Amino acid sequence: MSCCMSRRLQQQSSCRTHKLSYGGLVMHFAYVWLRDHCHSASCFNSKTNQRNLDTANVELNIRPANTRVDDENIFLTWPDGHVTRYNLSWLAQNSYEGQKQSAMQPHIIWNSDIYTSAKVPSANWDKFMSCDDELKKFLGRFLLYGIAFVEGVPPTVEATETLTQRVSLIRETMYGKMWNFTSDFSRGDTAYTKLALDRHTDTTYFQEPCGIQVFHCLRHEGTGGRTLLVDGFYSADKVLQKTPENFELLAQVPIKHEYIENVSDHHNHMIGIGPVLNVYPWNNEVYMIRYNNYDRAVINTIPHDIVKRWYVAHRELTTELRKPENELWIKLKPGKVVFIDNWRVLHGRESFTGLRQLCGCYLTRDDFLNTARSLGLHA
Ligand SMILES: C[N+](C)(C)CCCC[C@H](N)C(=O)O
Ligand SMILES: O=C(O)CCC(=O)C(=O)O
Ligand SMILES: [Fe+2]
Repeated sequence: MSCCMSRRLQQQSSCRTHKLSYGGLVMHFAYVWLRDHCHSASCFNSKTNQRNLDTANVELNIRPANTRVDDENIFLTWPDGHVTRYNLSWLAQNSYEGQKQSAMQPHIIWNSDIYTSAKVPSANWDKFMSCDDELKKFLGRFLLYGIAFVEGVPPTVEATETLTQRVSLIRETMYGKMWNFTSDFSRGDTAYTKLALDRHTDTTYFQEPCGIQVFHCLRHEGTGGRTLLVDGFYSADKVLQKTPENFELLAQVPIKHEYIENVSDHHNHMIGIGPVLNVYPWNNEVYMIRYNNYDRAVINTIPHDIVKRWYVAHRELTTELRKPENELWIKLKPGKVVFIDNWRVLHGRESFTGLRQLCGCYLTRDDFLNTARSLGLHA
């Protein structure tokens, strides 16, 4: 065991791992990891940001022949003489222990009061289309709250599409690219009726549910039809605080969702498999909630004793999601476009009368995150 001290740094090595303390964080690195992540010119192509080193050629039990640290760096000399230098703050940021402490995506989880008191502004169509800073603010709010609004949008499908192109790419599905639908039952789904829809996320029956949903109500001559929004992460957090074993079950048990459509020319059969709560295993952070009781398929992925416990856990989550104080009700009107994080915020609607025409689309998540990062946001 070697030991070296600097003001902020302590290091210790054992057989296959290296221990470092830096800025109050104790980190452990496997030597094979330290060799694999070498950013020297021969191991890493800094033009393409791609690894050059062939990981399969690294001796799994590799140990450095020599290590040395200064205030900012650690230098490892490998048995073949190759030298790897790591900046200590880079290591701190990229260590498991560092990841464990920080959220992948910081959120403000909300109920109706929290969201309303925050008085989150809507973006304005003109500025949104012409000014990257307005777009950046909008995306920042969307990342924090999982919903964001643009107002003053011309009430057309075309303008709505133009708007979404600032944010991401349209995710084409069997419903098409842009949809413009009404209660005509042209498709085999309750969305195409006047009935109320309880809170849910969409496309739970895809292996990767759509990342973002956009709604623009182009027309409504009648009553009802308000939109319900509920922050699923807020309710999931309540379950975690109250009954961790229920949270655990919802995060561990894979279930199926299914879409079977046989209406006129539309023949679709989709199946998606995954838990209700999708969490990063290293920090338990929820990154996606799949919740749609209409589209949930037969449960045949778990034995009967666990099934019973799963229903208890599902009931607790549902109870949280249904608390009136967690419900944000809004009336969509022509000109007001809502973007909904379909991995986080559940939507629903009140039953309605009269002609109601809703347009919108799904957007890909990766391309939205890409836009956000390109504007300098942490995403
Ligand atoms: C949005 N749009 C009207 C196109 C489709 C609605 C799909 C509804 C479906 N049950 C789901 O929740 O995924
Ligand atoms: O009609 C609405 O407001 C929304 C219906 C719905 O849930 C959907 O289209 O995904
Ligand atoms: Fe929906």
